[in-house]
Amino acid sequence: MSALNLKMHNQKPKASVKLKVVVLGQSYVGKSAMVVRFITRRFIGEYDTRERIYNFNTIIDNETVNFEILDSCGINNQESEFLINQLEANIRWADAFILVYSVTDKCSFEEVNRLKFLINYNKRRRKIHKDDFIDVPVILVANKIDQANDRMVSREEGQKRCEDIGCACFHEISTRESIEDVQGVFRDVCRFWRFFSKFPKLKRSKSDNIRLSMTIHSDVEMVLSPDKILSICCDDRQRSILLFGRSRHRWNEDEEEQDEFDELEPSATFNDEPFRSRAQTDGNLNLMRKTRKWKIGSPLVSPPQSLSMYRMVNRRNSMSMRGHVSY
Ligand SMILES: Nc1nc2c(ncn2[C@@H]2O[C@H](COP(=O)(O)OP(=O)(O)OP(=O)(O)O)[C@@H](O)[C@H]2O)c(=O)[nH]1
Repeated sequence: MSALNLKMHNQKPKASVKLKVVVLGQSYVGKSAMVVRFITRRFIGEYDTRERIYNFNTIIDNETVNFEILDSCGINNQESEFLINQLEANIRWADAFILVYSVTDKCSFEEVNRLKFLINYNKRRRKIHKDDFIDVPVILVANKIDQANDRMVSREEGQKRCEDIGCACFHEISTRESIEDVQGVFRDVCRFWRFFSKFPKLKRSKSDNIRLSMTIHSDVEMVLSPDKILSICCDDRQRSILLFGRSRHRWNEDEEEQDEFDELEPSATFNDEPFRSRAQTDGNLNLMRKTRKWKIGSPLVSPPQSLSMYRMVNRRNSMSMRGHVSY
């Protein structure tokens, strides 16, 4: 071992950091496969479709990272209001996001538009400078590139979509073929989160007394260790044993956070059409492309009347981080 390697080897990891990540995407794009691959290094082939949280510690850039990874179940536009509410609750819970589509499925590629819209809607930006804001980190992942003959979405289209919808960076991967691909995704989530978290949360004004309170994971929440995951994937009987019971978490949006747009005048009003129906998946998300910000009243507090409280005001482009970081 060289002197340098020896020195690095002997370095103690820095204090640990907690990072809550949600993996989002249409059904069957490989979300569970990716999470299980990251934690166990194994590609199993078939996976349980239920939503669950995995707890996993690893070291990234000499820092211990305590991942809580929520492997969400893919839903589509036709799903019930309840599931969409749950999806939004999941989004609010997370610090950072992995948005997955399959290169063999054009629909899953369109679905990322809607999901990014929901992320923008539910998560606040942070202020990096006077009028400049930074989006919560979202890594766009194109999976299943090993299925070259079935490819329906090119790398260029993926890269362009990443820029269009303002994701932090783009990865094309094969969960099946490459553990390094998968590790690269989680490493970047962590790095972009570290960068993002340096900027302060915005303060909520006293006058803004709308509390965003919602239930997350109202169905079943499981926190699993890596060595239990393989057995769950392989053995149906174990699944029920490993359900740690039903838990309902109340989550109140951090009072210290504030809509950065309180001081601004509303420049437009909305009709009462539910916003989700405006979140099209046709690749023409004008609302998303136009840089706007939202005054949010929780659709879950008193739906759908609270929708009329939304205000939309102009804002400047936020800074976004694109392309791969080099190390
Ligand atoms: N060829 C190939 N197949 C993959 C890859 N990743 C996942 N799969 C397969 O795709 C299928 C769906 O994978 P899942 O991980 O269950 O997909 P999911 O997105 O979690 O699906 P839901 O739980 O329904 O939301 C499984 O048969 C996997 O084996 C990949 O990189 N290449």
